[in-house]
Amino acid sequence: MTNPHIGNTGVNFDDDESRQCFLAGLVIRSLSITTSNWRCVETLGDYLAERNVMGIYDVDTRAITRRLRQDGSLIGVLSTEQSRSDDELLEMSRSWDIVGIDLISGVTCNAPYEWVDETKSEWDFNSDGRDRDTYRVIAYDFGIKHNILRRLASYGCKITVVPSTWPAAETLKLKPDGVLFSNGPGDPSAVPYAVETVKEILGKVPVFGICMGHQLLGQALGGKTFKMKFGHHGGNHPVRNPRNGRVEISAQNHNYAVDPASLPEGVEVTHVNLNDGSCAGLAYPALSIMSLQYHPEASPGPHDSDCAFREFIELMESTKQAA
Ligand SMILES: NC(=O)CC[C@H](N)C(=O)O
Repeated sequence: MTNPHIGNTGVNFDDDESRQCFLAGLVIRSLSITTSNWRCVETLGDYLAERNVMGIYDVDTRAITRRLRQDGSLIGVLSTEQSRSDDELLEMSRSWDIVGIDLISGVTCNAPYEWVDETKSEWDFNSDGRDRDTYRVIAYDFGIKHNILRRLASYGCKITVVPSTWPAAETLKLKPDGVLFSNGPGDPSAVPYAVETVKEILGKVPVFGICMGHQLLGQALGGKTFKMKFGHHGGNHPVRNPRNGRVEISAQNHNYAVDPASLPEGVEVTHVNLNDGSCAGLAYPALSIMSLQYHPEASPGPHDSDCAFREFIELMESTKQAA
């Protein structure tokens, strides 16, 4: 965390975004000695300890940030074994790499399930279609955030979540109105089976890709993804939609990006990250495809991009009408 003061709001389980905390470790400057929030049910320290997640505080995170700003992303090691020498720790960091590793298989669900929204309606700031179940959506879980499912349900979707290896043919058999490819950790080039699934679904039903889902769509369309010098992490990334000039402040969390120059003709770049000009969204209207590199579901983050879910609904609706 680059913010120096962490833990003052504590933790509440309504904000859980996954069935489990998949964090490998947390590094912070200063751990708040007290929590102060009306929703807080547990301190950050207890939350991590109960889940056996390593956390370390009193670290000069500013120094780390400045180093990363100069050199780009680097591998780090967290260890409780004080007997290890600096050379050993360096060796450990060199023997690990995020590129080429399938991190999705460790976080996807084991079997399909129906999404049942247990979030209280007070957290649903826009519930146009809640309880209507107008659109049947299959959501591929590459590490899906629950708020994507909450937002789709809010707009009237009945959702079945399926594991990352779920065959495209099984999905198409269910005759969904749309398919969502979720966010997920790691290198999109390390999961060719997922790209194959996306390829088999493209053009058959409207699809929406978010983050990892966007990168897999980019590859399925014939494009290339690459690892960025600096990943985008945080709740304040400006993106511009060149089609209408609108700027959204968005929540982002990714280390890879689609190279727009590698995409075939007909694919439009619908969003551009204003910090570094990278590709933040794609559309291929001929095949009813839309995707975003960032998180329209926020959680946490600003709600500027919630309209993307409405756009997906409109894509499904117009395809239904045309059928
Ligand atoms: N949030 C995500 O889906 C991350 C996307 C991808 N795994 C990346 O790191 O770039």
